[in-house]
Amino acid sequence: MSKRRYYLEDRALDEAITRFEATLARTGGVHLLDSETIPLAQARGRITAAPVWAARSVPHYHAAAMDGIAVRAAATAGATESSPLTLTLGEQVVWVDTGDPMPPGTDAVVMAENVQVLDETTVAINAAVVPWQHVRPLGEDIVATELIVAEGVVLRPVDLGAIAAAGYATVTVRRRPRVAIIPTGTELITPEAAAAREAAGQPVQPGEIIEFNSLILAGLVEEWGGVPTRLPPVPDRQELLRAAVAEALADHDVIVINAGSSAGSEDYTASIIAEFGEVAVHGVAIRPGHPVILGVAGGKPAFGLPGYPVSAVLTAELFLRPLLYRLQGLTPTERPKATAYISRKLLSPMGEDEFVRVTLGRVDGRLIATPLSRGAGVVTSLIRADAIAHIPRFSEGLHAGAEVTVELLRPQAEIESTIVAIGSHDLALDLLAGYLQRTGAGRRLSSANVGSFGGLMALKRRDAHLAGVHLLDEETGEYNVSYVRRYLPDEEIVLVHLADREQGFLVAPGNPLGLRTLADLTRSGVRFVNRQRGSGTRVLLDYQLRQAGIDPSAITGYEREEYTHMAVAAAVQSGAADVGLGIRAAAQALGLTFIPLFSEQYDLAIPRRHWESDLLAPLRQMLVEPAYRQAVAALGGYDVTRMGEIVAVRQALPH
Ligand SMILES: Nc1nc2c(c(=O)[nH]1)N[C@H]1C(S)=C(S)[C@@H](COP(=O)(O)OP(=O)(O)OC[C@H]3O[C@@H](n4cnc5c(N)ncnc54)[C@H](O)[C@@H]3O)O[C@H]1N2
Ligand code: MOO
Repeated sequence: MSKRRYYLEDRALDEAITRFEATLARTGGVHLLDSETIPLAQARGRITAAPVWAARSVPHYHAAAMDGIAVRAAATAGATESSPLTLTLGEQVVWVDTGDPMPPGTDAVVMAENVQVLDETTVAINAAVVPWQHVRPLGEDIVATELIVAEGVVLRPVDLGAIAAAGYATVTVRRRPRVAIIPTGTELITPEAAAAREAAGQPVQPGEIIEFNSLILAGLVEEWGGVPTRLPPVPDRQELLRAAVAEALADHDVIVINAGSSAGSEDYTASIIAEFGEVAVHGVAIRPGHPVILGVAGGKPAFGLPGYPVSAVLTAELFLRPLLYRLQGLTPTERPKATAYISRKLLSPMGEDEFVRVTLGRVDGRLIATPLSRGAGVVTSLIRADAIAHIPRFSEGLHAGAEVTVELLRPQAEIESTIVAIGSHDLALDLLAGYLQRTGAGRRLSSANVGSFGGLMALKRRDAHLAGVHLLDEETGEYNVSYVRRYLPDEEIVLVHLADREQGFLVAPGNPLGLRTLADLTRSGVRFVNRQRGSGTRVLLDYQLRQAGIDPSAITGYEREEYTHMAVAAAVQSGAADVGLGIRAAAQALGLTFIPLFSEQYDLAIPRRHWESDLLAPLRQMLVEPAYRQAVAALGGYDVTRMGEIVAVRQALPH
């Protein structure tokens, strides 16, 4: 057994592809798959392996195209409404129904509407017809020998119908590539095993991971025309991985090993591929997806996709998708592209092609792209993404407002009807998104969480339609109004009240440390977790600390900042901190105890031109709907009695 050790390379994307292709060509790893003949009813979406020539004509006889009487056109000359013509039923004047063969000697049909029955044998017609009028001549649709569909066509429902009409019950299509997906990792447990364990009261332990990448990869393979096989997760043992690959090679066209691609002590993917063939590339200058492996095993294309889900998806799209298309004789279609403006600064490492998930929305005519989490393990960033922004190699990134080309993951129309919320996050906003969907008005709410100040700045840059804000004026005790005046002096802003929310301590269940007041935060041994500067919760905390005469430096953990209520709750739940300030809903979501301390006002700041726009009409409606109001109240910790009230309309200051 070879003990070769592979070190990660850093090949440019295009070079990696060239190298992989050269290896495939040399080892014969890519050839058009063979064909199979299948019933038409099973052939939708399959790809024709040969042209289909019509075996028969359609219609295969001259057919009446209307209900009426078949006639010789010449015999109807002169018939009009004012001077009808009497005809005697016989061999050349015959009643026919739509689709009937035309009787010999007839060449046109007078529609029943223009025929009056006089008696058993005579009719009067009040319209003349010309030859072939209301007749479908033989071969009108299809002439025998004509081409119905070419080779390499993805069969649509209409294609299947036409092929049947042209005389076939089956069609010869390309065999679908069979793709083995082999998840590896001792830590992996199947979703089914995890569910069974949770049900039996044996929860998934730290270090154990629910195996879900294979579900994603299998779905993608299906979308790309392949037939996936999800093998059970293989523990990190070289001989087990070897056995799994050997088994998979027996009846698959492509091998995909997922994880074990990087430099860890138990990363065997590259060495196993090398054992069965060769590794063409191990390490591409892309992010995410850097440790991807491209090679050949048993004469078949073999991939080692990185374990992190986003990396796995991205590398599958970059390398596996084109290969599956080639095996089927297809050219991959490109996703539609658009030009957008990035809403925040985005640093990107020089020397790597980076692919950043973004949300999109059109604000004041400009398409605004807001970057989502860049973590390779954050699979939800792929759920929320509207597009992928490609930051090319040799670029250090983008400054806020820079133009960027994005590849769309959703239809443009959906993006155009997106309401963009940037600001302080609140669960009530997440709920609002769902309620907006339900109206059927086709509005989406995309919300990015950058804190209340960040939201006002986004409005200033015209990057959002609305901002969730809860900023306390420390002098007046009033919420939001003075901040809007100060930070958006040139905008006419409508402040709409969403809810009053309780703010309080999030602590471990039962409040074991007995924390009740802000002063308790300074007790020794109490570890606090803070919110980021610029967040409304932070402003509230600082204000209340000052009121109470408490020095922040006396609080352990004051410098530790999280960006969301849920992140604070998670820090407390995990035991990384004892207490944080946040909303009740976050405590409830993670089963923590909530100690209410303050009430704060959460409003939506909306430039008047957006507030009054068509786009926001369903949102205006929703804020006065009892259903939404009740749903927010049910979250707990919200007072919704003033929901939808206009708190203030800030006029733009005169210039
Ligand atoms: N010293 C280095 N460490 C790492 C490097 C490196 O270059 N040097 N690269 C990092 C990058 S970038 C990536 S991407 C990952 C790729 O690692 P592996 O392909 O070896 O994957 P694992 O470490 O086994 O897993 C990573 C992560 O993903 C989870 N995972 C794996 N498979 C699945 C699955 N089927 N379903 C769900 N989740 C899965 C796994 O549990 C880990 O949490 O390596 C970095 N490290
Ligand atoms: O290259 Mo890795 O895929 O970024 O996390």
